[in-house]
Amino acid sequence: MDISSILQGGYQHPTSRKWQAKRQLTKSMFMYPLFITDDPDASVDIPTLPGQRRWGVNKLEAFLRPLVEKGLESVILFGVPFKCRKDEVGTPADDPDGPVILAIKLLRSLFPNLYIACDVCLCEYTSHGHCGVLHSDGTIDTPPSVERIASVAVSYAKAGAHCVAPSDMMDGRIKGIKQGLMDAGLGNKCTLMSYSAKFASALYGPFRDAAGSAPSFGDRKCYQLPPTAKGLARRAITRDANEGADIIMVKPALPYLDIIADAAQLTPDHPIACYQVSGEFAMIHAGARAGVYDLKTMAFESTESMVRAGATLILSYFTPEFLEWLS
Ligand SMILES: NCc1[nH]cc(CCC(=O)O)c1CC(=O)O
Ligand SMILES: [Zn+2]
Ligand SMILES: [Zn+2]
Repeated sequence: MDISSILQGGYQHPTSRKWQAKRQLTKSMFMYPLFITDDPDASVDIPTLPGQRRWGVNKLEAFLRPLVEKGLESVILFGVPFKCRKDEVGTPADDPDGPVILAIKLLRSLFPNLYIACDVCLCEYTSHGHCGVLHSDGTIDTPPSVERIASVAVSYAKAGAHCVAPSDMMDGRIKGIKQGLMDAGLGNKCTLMSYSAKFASALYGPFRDAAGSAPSFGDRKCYQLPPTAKGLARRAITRDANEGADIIMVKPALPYLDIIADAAQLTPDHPIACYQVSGEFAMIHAGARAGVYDLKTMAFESTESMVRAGATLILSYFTPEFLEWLS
């Protein structure tokens, strides 16, 4: 055989196989999504998300302490209100006694080194379940949406969030939030992570169950990106970087590896995050249960692929497992 045909000499040993990676998975790459509900003593199983629960603030310390000891460095909080009165503009989103703001304050005091991000959106708090404020005909009204989302983000930052992460996909919200943070004197104290390329995906189903955030009519196709829209995704990434995003996110992750690679190329000087969403996690579990593959092997293959595509940060429900697996 010709010398130029031989590749296998380079990866015969587990150690030389590792050297084939440009970058390896590390514990600090994982950000753990947490659902915080408004019953302070809740610990409620979420049937479509294996192993995940809705937590009341009183349960957070016992759940998180062992994870922090294993190396958990960051979490992202999602509010799951049941008791509040939802309205047209999502008033409960920044209720000072609401679960997100209480959890931010509590986690800041319990775990001084834990990085606390907050998802910012209105859909969990609006009566119609959409991510913005609507015109009377049910279409998105962009200026008041941006204004409301920016004020929610500023409330979370004031409560002590290290990072605010708007997932609403309203045009101009990155600029609006950055300006709001600057006006509040927090512009250089709080990271702005943009869900820049968020696609209208079938993979959010378990999340919408968990968070009670399914729209009451219509869908999100006028503000989340069409799955085919590589060009729009690239434009959104560039726009959000120009508007002041500190981190660019792609969501979902595995079906959109090309967009992660595009983000890494378009904004090479920003951290690139990707969200292995609820449906991806549920799908990996379902496949393992069906005997298609081994769960751990597939969890590694999926997230290593994200890193290979260019991700520096992965939001994943597998975070607790990876803290074990990477120990
Ligand atoms: N704006 C809400 C939001 N923030 C994060 C997710 C999805 C996360 C997941 O599926 O794990 C969603 C769902 C949606 O847009 O319907
Ligand atoms: Zn939303
Ligand atoms: Zn209008």
